[in-house]
Amino acid sequence: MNPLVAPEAHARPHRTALSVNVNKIALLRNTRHIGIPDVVKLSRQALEAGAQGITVHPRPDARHIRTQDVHDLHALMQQWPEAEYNIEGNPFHNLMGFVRALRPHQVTFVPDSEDQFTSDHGWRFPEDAARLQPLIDEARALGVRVSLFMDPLPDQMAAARATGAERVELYTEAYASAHGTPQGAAMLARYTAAAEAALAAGLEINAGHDLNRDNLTEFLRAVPGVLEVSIGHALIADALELGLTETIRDYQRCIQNAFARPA
Ligand SMILES: CC(=O)[C@@H](O)[C@H](O)COP(=O)(O)O
Ligand SMILES: NCC(=O)COP(=O)(O)O
Repeated sequence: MNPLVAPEAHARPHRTALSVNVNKIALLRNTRHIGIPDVVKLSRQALEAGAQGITVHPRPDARHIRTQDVHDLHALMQQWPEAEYNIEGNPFHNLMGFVRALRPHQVTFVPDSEDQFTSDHGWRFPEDAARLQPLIDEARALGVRVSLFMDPLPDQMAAARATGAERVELYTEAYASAHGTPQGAAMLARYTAAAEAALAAGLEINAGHDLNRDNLTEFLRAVPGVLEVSIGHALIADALELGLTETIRDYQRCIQNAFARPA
């Protein structure tokens, strides 16, 4: 255990907030022009079900979340003062326009390329510090919390904090893919060490990417101080699976009704 980290951080005085990433709802919606599934309606449903936040990652190619979605979800979030709106993206592409226009609770800076398949790495320090600095300053001056997407590298955390960012989001793909393998425990220990270094540097901690119902509990038990997990891909896939049986029954009812004798 890192001696610079207060034991309370391991005592888990908080409960981690679940921010639902709705990118994949928009991805499905975008394959037709009839507005279903409805991103705002399902985000409201997620909040009503107990999610504490909504996350979007409006990529420059608008393959899933579009500009209008970001604005519509901002309007929805005004009705949920206890929930947080987290907008992710590259501040050197399209992200800062949303920050300036909407001032969400949190913005997560992610170093993706314009056509990135999905996020696959965090920022690097000292290399990225100078160019990030003015954008972090600007977002914070607008009252927006800044979180930096980071690989689980303990020696990067002090430099991340030196930029003025309040949080880091630990990129959890490496944990998720090692989970359940012989390398799983060692990989998890890297996240624990990174979180301890972040806490020692005065950073708060988020985590996300490929978290799911199989790997989430173990992660949160081992990694101290995680205030928010953002989960999208697996959660939306689970929602399809868990909702499929009832949906099939409902369609069968519709078919049955067509053949029922009128009363
Ligand atoms: C920043 C991050 O962790 C990503 O998980 C991202 O938000 C997901 O993006 P896609 O839904 O486009 O894969
Ligand atoms: N920041 C990570 C996120 O929002 C969702 O990632 P994933 O669960 O879709 O992999």
